Amino acid sequence: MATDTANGEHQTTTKPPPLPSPLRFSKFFQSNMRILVTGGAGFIGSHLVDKLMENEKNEVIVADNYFTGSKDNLKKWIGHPRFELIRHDVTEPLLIEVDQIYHLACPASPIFYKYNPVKTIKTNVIGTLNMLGLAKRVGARILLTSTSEVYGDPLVHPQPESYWGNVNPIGVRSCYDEGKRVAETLMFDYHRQHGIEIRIARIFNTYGPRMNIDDGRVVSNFIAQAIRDEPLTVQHPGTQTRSFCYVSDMVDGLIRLMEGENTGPINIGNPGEFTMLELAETVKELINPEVEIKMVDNTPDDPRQRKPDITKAKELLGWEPKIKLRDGLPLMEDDFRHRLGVATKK
Ligand SMILES: NC(=O)c1ccc[n+]([C@@H]2O[C@H](COP(=O)([O-])OP(=O)(O)OC[C@H]3O[C@@H](n4cnc5c(N)ncnc54)[C@H](O)[C@@H]3O)[C@@H](O)[C@H]2O)c1
Ligand SMILES: O=C(O)[C@H]1O[C@H](OP(=O)(O)OP(=O)(O)OC[C@H]2O[C@@H](n3ccc(=O)[nH]c3=O)[C@H](O)[C@@H]2O)[C@H](O)[C@@H](O)[C@@H]1O
Repeated sequence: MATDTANGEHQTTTKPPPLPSPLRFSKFFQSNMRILVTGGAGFIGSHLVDKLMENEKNEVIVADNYFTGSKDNLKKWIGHPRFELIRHDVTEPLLIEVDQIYHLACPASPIFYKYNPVKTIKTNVIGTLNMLGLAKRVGARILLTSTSEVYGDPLVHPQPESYWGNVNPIGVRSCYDEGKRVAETLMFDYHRQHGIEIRIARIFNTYGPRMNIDDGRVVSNFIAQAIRDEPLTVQHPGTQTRSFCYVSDMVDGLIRLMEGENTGPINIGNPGEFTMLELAETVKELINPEVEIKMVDNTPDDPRQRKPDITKAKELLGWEPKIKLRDGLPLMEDDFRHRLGVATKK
């Protein structure tokens, strides 16, 4: 079996993947594709569930501990015959029968992943081990949502998958950055050693409806602040950059990666790059031209620049983002206004 590596080399695994469930080959068994989404009650996970549920051949099981996610994000599916929701922490083993695993479970916002860093590491390492063990037992294909944070404070710009990164191993962000790096290592070790079918997405900053209002990430902060007439808090120096991907584009990329033939890692993100001051100015212009922009202290190890090189995603998945920041922000504003109960100013 030929596979891609981050360096574009091809490696050959000696082991064939474990066989899928015999039910897959049963003539009389009208089986649906059983898909587990860990972290499916969260922001990206719940949008992924919506998309997967559109296909009547899919049966979706969500496992989530509700640390940052909520049942509310899945309320339209609760009680649906093809949907099941399990309160489960991925640091504990999970014994179920599935054909595909989208493994998203992990707090993603810096304020949440730094809140209990030991738990964040456990979620990334033990959680990923448990999901790989499940994939091995039932012969399922598994996709990990890794992150652009594996590139740390990158010295190469934009970041291609072949870049190994510049990560502080002992900093306050390391529980997440290094946790995801170990998770990627585990994925490749299970692939080489046990023939597991793996997919790794390196996700770059994603935004959209259903982000927690007090999530602490920059787009949700600025939108909530603009709606509440509070100053937009730009963290020093304000020249640091990010590239923002709308959530429907992200979900499309993740499903293409799962369904395609490439292990990855593959960057999935929008290459449109903005400084945080530019983002604040854009939110101000689109949502509340009266609002003040205020400079505040930054947190340690904040990456100074970030922009995905998406050549691989274009070539291997036929994927590129469609929604520009200026079109995505108003969609998120509508959702935030609805949840905050604040109507648009006339
Ligand atoms: N949103 C982004 O910009 C971004 C960027 C890069 C990578 N990612 C990755 O995508 C995934 C989803 O991110 P998101 O933005 O939707 O975050 P989110 O916080 O909204 O969702 C994470 C979900 O995982 C659940 N969870 C956390 N720890 C768990 C555990 N131990 N057991 C079971 N469930 C657990 C949470 O309750 C939540 O529902 C994460 O793996 C994250 O690292 C997101
Ligand atoms: O895309 C990724 O790979 C990672 O990106 C984010 O991490 P980060 O980029 O630090 O996200 P934010 O907390 O939204 O910060 C982005 C930038 O905005 C700045 N910021 C944040 C919040 C704020 O109120 N003001 C502000 O200027 C921060 O200093 C930082 O430079 C996510 O939180 C991670 O889940 C994800 O894995």
